[in-house]
Formats: sequence, C-alpha cells, structure tokens
Amino acid sequence: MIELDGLTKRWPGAATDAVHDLTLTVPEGTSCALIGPSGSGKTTTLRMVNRLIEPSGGALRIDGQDALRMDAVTLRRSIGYVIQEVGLFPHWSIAENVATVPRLLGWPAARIAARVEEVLALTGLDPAVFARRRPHQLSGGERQRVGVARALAGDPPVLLMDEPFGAVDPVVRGRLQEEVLRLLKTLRKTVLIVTHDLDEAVRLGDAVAVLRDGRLAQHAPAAALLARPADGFVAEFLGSDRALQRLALIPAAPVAGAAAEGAPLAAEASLRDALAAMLARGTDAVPLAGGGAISLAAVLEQARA
Ligand SMILES: Nc1ncnc2c1ncn2[C@@H]1O[C@H](COP(=O)(O)OP(=O)(O)OP(=O)(O)O)[C@@H](O)[C@H]1O
Repeated sequence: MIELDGLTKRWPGAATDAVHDLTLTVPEGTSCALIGPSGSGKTTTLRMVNRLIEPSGGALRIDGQDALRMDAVTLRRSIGYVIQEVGLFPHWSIAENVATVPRLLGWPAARIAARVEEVLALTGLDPAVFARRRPHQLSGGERQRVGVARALAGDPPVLLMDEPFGAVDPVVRGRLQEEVLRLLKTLRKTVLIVTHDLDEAVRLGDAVAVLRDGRLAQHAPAAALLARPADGFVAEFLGSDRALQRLALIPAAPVAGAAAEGAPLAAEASLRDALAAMLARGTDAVPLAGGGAISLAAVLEQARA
C-alpha cells in the first residue's frame, strides 16, 4: 500500500508549491494512474514516493512504514521504477541490466540467474534469445519490456511507472499495456503510474487521480471518473470522448430479442467493442461469445445504467 498524506513539494525559489497537501492512498494490489495537464505535478509526486525528490512536507508510508525515515537508497531498492527512456546501461547485456537490483541486494549468483530468466520470460522476452544481447540490439518495445523486467527483478511490492510505454508506437503500446496489466494483476503489485494518455490511465488504473496545479482535483475509480467528473476542469480535461472511453469499461451483456449473424465477439467484449463491431459490420446488433446478442439500443441502455 502507498499512502501519501499531505505530501508537499516547494522547489527552492518557487512562489507556489509544485505539489500541495496531496493525500492519496493506493491500496495493496491495486493501481492508480496520475493524470493532469503538463506541469501539474505528476512526475514530482511519483518521484517523491521513491525519494528521488525529497518532499518539503507531509508524510509518506509504504506498506505501513514511514518511508521518509527510511534510508533513501534502501527504500529505492524496494520499489520498482519504470521510466519512458528505460535507462539501460548500454555496455551491459540485458541479463546484467535486469540483474541490477538483485545484485545490489546481495542475492547469490544462482538465485539472480534464475530470477533474471524468470522475469524476462514473464515480460515476454525469451531468455535464450535476449539475455546476452545489448540494449541497442533490441527494438523500442523490447527495451521497454526489459525496463519492466528490471523493475520486477527484486520482486518489489510497489511499482512506480512514469510514462512507461511513451516511446513506442500505438500498436505495440496497446499490446504492452494489456500484457503488463495482466502481469501486475497476477503478481498483485501496488502500482502508481504517471501518464498523459487518458486511454492508458483508464486501462491501467483501477483508480485515476487527476492533478491540477499540484492539487488533487479528483480521485475515483476510472468508470466513476468518466461518468461523473467532479467539476468543469476535470470534465474539460477528460474531453468529449470520455463517454466512449467509459463504454470500454462496461462489459457487453446479451439482451432478449436481439438476433445477429456473424462471428461472435470475444468473451470479455465491452460496449465499445460491440459498438465498433456494429459500425464495422454495418449492422445494428452483434452476437456475443456466451450466446445471445446485443443491439444498438441495448448498448445505449447499458451505457446509461
Ligand atoms: N528540478 C526542478 N526544479 C525546479 N522546479 C521543478 C523541477 N522539476 C519540476 N519542477 C516544476 O514543478 C512543477 C511540476 O512539474 P512536474 O514535472 O511534476 O509536472 P508533470 O505534471 O509531471 O508535467 P509533464 O506532464 O509536463 O511531465 C512544474 O512547474 C515544474 O516546472
């Protein structure tokens, strides 16, 4: 669990706080996405959690422990950190890069080697292919997988991610998001993610926290945020396609009386998937995986519920 309690950062010489009196809890095994306009304090907040930035005030607890009283280096080794540029050491092999934290933690060599293989495989990188390569011999998407593998290597309960998939094209990005989401859920990590991409925030965050000028404008489960923005600022920030984003979070349910031809949608299809399929097929109903079908009227009905 990550608990920010009145956390504040005032940069030297600044007239106002970059982050002001921020109180936010990320319960164990859940994820929270931090979003907000440029300069609203997202990265400052994230980096206060692993104390790459020292807070000016407030309290910070990680799994119940006062993180501001811990040795900062020890704290950092217990928190996974994934950044957009990945920051791999260019002259080290992928295996050596992934082994960074376990080595610093003083694990025996055999345990490190086994763990490196394990996390590479977990993140979709075949150790036989990738372990001995250097970072420049990987694609951007593969490098970002290595970034995730490295963050997981020491098996930290808490993971911080700053624009983790920012540097890859949209297709790779979507696939990485899905995979990492599934992985983090399986591993029950507590995750704080900074992103400027609302779609990514909604996909990856159980909850979403919107920052405005270093203050918390709204903190809510993704579906609630999209359905009920707290004020005009949040509504405007979420933009006009928030209704569509919300459809992606609601599973499509079959309705009586709807009949449709064609291939059924996947089992976990959302209202957005159903709508997209109707548009692509030029029909006003589509079959669902478990039997039955959903109609356009039912999509609108279920979106209102
Ligand atoms: N090292 C620093 N020294 C002084 N001021 C800083 C420093 N780092 C950030 N700031 C200021 O703190 C404020 C918050 O910056 P921060 O990087 O946290 O915003 P952000 O929401 O992550 O923005 P972006 O989306 O553009 O990355 C900004 O006004 C920024 O100029």
